Amino acid sequence: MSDTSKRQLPSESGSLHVAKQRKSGSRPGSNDKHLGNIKVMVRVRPTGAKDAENIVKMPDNRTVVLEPKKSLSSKQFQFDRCFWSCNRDDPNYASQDDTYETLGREMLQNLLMGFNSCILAYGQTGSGKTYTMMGDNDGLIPKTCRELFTSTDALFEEHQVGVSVKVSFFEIYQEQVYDLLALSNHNPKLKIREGQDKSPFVDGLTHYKVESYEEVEKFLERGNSNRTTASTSMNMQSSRSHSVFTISVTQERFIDDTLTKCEQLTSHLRLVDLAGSERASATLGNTESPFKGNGNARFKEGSQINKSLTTLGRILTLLSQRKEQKNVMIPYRESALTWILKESIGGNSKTAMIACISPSDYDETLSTLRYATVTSQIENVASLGAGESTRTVDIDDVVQRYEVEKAKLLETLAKDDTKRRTLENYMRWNEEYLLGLSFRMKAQTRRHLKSAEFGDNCSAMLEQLYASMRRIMDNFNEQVALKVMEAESSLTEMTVDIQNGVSWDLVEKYGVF
Ligand SMILES: Nc1ncnc2c1ncn2[C@@H]1O[C@H](COP(=O)(O)OP(=O)(O)OP(=O)(O)O)[C@@H](O)[C@H]1O
Repeated sequence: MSDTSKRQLPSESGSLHVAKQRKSGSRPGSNDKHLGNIKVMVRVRPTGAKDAENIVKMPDNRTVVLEPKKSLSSKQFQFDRCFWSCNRDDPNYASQDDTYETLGREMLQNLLMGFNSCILAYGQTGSGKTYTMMGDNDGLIPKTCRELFTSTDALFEEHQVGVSVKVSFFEIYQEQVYDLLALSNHNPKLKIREGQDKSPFVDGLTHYKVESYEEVEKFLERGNSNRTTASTSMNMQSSRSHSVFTISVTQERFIDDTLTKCEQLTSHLRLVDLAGSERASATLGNTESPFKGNGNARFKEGSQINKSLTTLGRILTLLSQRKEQKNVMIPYRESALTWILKESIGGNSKTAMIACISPSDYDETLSTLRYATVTSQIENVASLGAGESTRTVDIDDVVQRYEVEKAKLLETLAKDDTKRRTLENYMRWNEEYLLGLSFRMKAQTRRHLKSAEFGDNCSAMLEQLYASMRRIMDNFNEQVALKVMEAESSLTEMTVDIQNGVSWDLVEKYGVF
């Protein structure tokens, strides 16, 4: 018998970023729908000292698993791509660059096009999930972040699209969500809630605005060192939790000549490193795959060890059968992981799974590949410009509303003591307002510099530039004008401070009231 899923997904390469897409007539809100199955790729890690015979082969982009001691018995699988990383000296060795070029780059393009996207790393302990996602600063996460900043610079230079980037990092351990970027004086235990549009989010999770890879790197270091790990007999640094690193990108560009109306598009890329999958089968009390046979078998519910993984397995099976069985209730809310990944698995997202396997563990490798087969049958519909991801912002309107809001907040604060929510509201307004202004200033500067490049009278240009910047600043009070000039650094600092704990010292420090 052979498990074979022969499916070719449409190629999605090409110039995809949102600026080009919009120029060709497609606008946010037009609800472009992209149908596509979850992409599945397999990667086999190097053979280690503890590995017995190598039972995995990858001829012609197929994955063949040989039954130990029965050389003629094998199982075959076909996915979108196989990465052979068994032996570094092998000419076919799939490096970190190869996984990025094949998977990471495309996901980054999706993100910049405005699609929500997700990569899930699945596999048993020690099969190479963390190596693939994080590596030694060369995994999918660091490489994607590095290239993101190169792309955002190009978007501004070539298309005057301003991009702001935020990152967050959390883990799910024993059904509890922990903020991996929270500092020690902050309670990191968080709850999942649903927004008005019914999409789940982690309430109180810190999101940091980042402007360079170096900044991201610091957060990755902090997050990784906070991650729950423990040694097991299989892997000395075994992750017992699922980690989710999210890159949120907001793109904006002016849609009028007076630089007043700004169009914004927000999208997220989730990079998920799941806990070792053998924990799921261990909860069954045996090593049988839940997907063995016709694929209908289900994980037992109520696993105390890793409810999230068992629920994920059940949900993947249900989703893969969605075409035949319409109106099936998908129990996303039964575990923290599946609830938070609701859109990524079977919803509005371009999603890929990288199934990591060991070269010598027959049962676990088969289990992973069957899991991957089920996943590859799931169809997602990714929409561009759906829900609250796009909006048009009138900067003058924001400024006006800001002034009203600020007056209200001042009144509340004059009457009351420290109010976290009040300050948070203030920060939200402040940030939106200043981001809009700084982007407007950048766009204005850019226009003038562009003309200057054509060899016009430079000093006249500079004067003009000065005058236009002054005009923008003159519209606002002195404090705000100063803030505009230092918007980028001060906003990051203020956000970090607010997230680290609100105190009246902040009010004094920034003198914003
Ligand atoms: N493709 C690869 N090339 C080189 N080394 C690898 C590769 N994949 C995994 N390794 C090495 O194998 C070991 C186990 O990998 P890793 O920690 O990434 O596994 P894991 O699946 O994340 O395990 P866990 O679920 O326990 O966290 C590490 O020492 C890692 O460096």
